[in-house]
Amino acid sequence: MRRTYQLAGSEVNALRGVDLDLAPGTFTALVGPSGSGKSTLLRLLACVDRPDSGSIMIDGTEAATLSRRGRLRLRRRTLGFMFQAPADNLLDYLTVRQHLHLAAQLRGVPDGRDREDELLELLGLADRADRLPRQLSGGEQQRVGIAFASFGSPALLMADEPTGQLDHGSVDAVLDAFLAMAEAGVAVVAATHDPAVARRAHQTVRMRDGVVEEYGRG
Ligand SMILES: Nc1ncnc2c1ncn2[C@@H]1O[C@H](COP(=O)(O)OP(=O)(O)OP(=O)(O)O)[C@@H](O)[C@H]1O
Repeated sequence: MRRTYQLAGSEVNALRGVDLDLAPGTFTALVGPSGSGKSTLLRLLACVDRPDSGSIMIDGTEAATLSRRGRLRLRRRTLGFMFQAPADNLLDYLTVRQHLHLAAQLRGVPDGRDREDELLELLGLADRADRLPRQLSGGEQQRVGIAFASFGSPALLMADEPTGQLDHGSVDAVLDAFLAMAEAGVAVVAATHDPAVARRAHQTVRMRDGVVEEYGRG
């Protein structure tokens, strides 16, 4: 896929022909220098932007040519997205469990205590279900972000610098959570400058100047 931005009369070739396969059950680290196109690529995968040309197949649906409404539906049903700051992924007045109720509502899937408990257990949050975000550590908040983005099993979970604001111990717990989601069959991709993320990913995709420079195995 290709994506060019128009800026003050000139063109910025943010993506110059990227070909990428994010398989179910795989945790991919998207790495590369600042400005190499990682966030642009995530925005296309998240269906908040469209490529100028190319194809984006998500769970059997061609997303590149969908209408705004179609992309919104696809986003709700099959995609999860996480931002760098834990607080940006959560609502400060909802408990952990209430976040899962909201996720179920937004995604149009049934909630239910068993499904919630299973996911919270998987992410190491079983005894945090009734807490508000401010009663959690940064790493715990980020794992609630993963739970919120993952409830109802999206095909693809995306994260932009998910460990950028976490201390060492929390980073490991968040990476455990990504690997657990991958094991449950989700394709997980995280854009990152953090070598700890790349070390534990199944696959590393290194970008430079809007192209994939190298694929690596984690
Ligand atoms: N809205 C925009 N308008 C014009 N140029 C843009 C826009 N967004 C990004 N760019 C440019 O596109 C290129 C790719 O940017 P992108 O944000 O995708 O890189 P990145 O790899 O995510 O960088 P970082 O690691 O710093 O987040 C850069 O040259 C950037 O300046």
